Amino acid sequence: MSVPADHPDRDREPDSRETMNTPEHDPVNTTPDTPVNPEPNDDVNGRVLPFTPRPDSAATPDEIPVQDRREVAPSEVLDAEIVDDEPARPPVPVDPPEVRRSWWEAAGEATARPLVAQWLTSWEEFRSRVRFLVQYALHVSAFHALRFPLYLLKAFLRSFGAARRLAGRLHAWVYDAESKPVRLAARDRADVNEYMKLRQVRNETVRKRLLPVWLGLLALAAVVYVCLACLPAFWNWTLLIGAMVVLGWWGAPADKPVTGRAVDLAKAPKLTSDAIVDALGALGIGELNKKLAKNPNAIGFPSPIHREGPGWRADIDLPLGVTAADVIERRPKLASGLRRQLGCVWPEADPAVHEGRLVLWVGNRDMSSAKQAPWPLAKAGRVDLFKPQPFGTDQRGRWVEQTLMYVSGVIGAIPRMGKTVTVREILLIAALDPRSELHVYDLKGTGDLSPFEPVAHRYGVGDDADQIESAVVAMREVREEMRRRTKVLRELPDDVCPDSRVEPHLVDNPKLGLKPIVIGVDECQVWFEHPKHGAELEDICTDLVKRGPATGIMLFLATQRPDSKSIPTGISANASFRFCLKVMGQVENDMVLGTSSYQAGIRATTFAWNDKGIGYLRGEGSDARIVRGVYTDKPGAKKIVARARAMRQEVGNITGYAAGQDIDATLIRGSAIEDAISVFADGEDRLWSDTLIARLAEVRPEYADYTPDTLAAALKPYGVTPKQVAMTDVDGTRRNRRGYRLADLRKAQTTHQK
Ligand SMILES: Nc1ncnc2c1ncn2[C@@H]1O[C@H](COP(=O)(O)OP(=O)(O)OP(=O)(O)O)[C@@H](O)[C@H]1O
Repeated sequence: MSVPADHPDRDREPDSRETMNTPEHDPVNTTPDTPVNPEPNDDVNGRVLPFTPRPDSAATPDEIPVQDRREVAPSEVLDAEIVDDEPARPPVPVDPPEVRRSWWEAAGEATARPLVAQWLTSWEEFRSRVRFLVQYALHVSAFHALRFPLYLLKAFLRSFGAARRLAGRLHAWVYDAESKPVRLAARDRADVNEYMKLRQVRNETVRKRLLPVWLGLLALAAVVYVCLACLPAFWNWTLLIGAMVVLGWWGAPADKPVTGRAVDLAKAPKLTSDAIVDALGALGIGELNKKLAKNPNAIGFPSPIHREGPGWRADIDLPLGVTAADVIERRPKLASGLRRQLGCVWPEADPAVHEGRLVLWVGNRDMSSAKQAPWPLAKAGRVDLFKPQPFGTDQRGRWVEQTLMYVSGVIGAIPRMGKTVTVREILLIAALDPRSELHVYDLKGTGDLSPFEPVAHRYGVGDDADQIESAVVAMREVREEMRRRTKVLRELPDDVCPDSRVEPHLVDNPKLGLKPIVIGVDECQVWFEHPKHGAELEDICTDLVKRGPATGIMLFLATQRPDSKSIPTGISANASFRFCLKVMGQVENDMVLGTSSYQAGIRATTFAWNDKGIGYLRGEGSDARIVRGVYTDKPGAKKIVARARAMRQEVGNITGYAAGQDIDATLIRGSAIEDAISVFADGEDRLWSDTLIARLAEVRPEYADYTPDTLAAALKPYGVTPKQVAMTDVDGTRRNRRGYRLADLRKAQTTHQK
């Protein structure tokens, strides 16, 4: 950079405060004494500026760059001048001096490890361990007891071989077979002295060893003699066979034991830091590989890899610039790098620490095939919806609890991953609280939710017009009920209802009518995409998702197409319970789990096809967790519902559909006579039946299947019948055909209303 010769500042002495942070000046990291180009080229306007290495590449402390603090106005920057011979300034370190933290400070930030082992503090884990040990002991005992006679026979038959091997070993010991190769080597070298010395030692050894063997044989002979002389033949045979069995048992070769193996242990290899670094290096993350190439220790392990539940846990600090999400999205590659099944490898982010912290849990067994502990509610128990209930198990097999009160939820996944099973589970939990009211909608129509018929207040199955209409009427009722409840809550004194929401003591007051209402809708997109009632249902559901939970109305929607049409944004944005099983893309993922979840590394796209029932669960205010829901088949669900019905009968809470009082779907329709009158255009006083049906079908699709006869049947209850009416055809011909006069219809309507 040059400064024009006529510039007023051309010859001005530089201010020492002006020398930093501009490319025109000594740049940061510059010491004028060490130019890279020792012969400055004066032909160019300016000088090549010397520089020192970056701080991290400095060889000595003197090379550490210096930097002046200063404020440079933009005008000053433009007018600045390059100065070569600036007097040396005292260096100012850029990096702050290292502060040694006291022991006290370091300890203050440390995380205390649990005093008692985790399996001792978790009743569930303790029980599962004890259960395992008992089951293991019983199985091993039964296995060997069953085969014991076979073992005896095997040992007896093997005793001959064992005796031969024992004799061979004894012989080798007595005659010092061990030293034979040395003696032979001395002989081959013709080293007479050495050979004679070795022979002498060997002969002495043999002499010493023969004595106890002879004595032992004599003792054995004496025992045999005494037995033959004193014991009856039966006992002699028994002792002989027993001795042979013992010999055959203990003398069996190590690779061919007499007993079989009661369990096949699939020993999971230990997770090591080397294996993790290798696996991470094989993921193809450019930034990570670059850092690893420079520094093999670029991946940090802030705490030792340790066992956690049935697997290993490693806390990993990824190199700078690499996020946990980068690794999570490559889960299959990571599993390959670790040489484990996909279902064993569970990388998770820990944003509470920082974006580069990865928590890797590697299970001994594939999560989808590992046996899940029995659901505590399956056999017994009563639910209080206000309290957390076991919803599923995490990778370590521990129960994850979820409170269903005050939440509304969405469940999303591609087909066949476990949505219906999840809705069924939620409804089962709700059914076991006898105070609750269940509204069950199986819009897939396969009867997956039919076990709830005995307890459901409202039950709908399939997407027939009748079913949808009933649902609309029922949902309108629910919205009205929500409005009533808001008024009830509003009018309650503050000390009775301090949080303006339904509390357990308010539910227990039957006068208030505030029992929890749980609505489960499987394949909810059928509702929202309905050409006629979709908008209304969406409106009601959005209102319920937003205002329902506080009034004790909880709506759970499941869909296999989590897009804005299937789960309108008003619903997905306000749901506080989210369970996302496998989905195919970021949009669906974020639709169910909330905006930016994918970016934060919460990716249900990484689940495998056989991860049935496994999903990310995001409960109210909690971080997303990987959870495997509870699978209850239809017969199992029926048994639980039978229990629930018994409890409900006790408290007198069998209502609606379960009590045989179904919804009146005709409430939604205008009567046939009203519809027929409404399709007459201004000035028309008669219509043929065909024309009337065509117009009715435009207004309501259910009239599309009508024929003149069905229309006549529909209007008959109003006392009106078709007549021959004369009208002009489209081709101008006057014809007489079956039809209705407007005056007749109006008269029939008036008579009917009276
Ligand atoms: N928690 C679970 N544990 C084990 N297996 C499960 C679990 N949940 C679901 N499955 C298995 O997945 C299968 C499919 O489940 P489900 O019918 O709930 O899927 P879906 O997503 O509702 O399918 P669709 O989209 O066809 O309705 C079940 O039959 C069951 O075998």
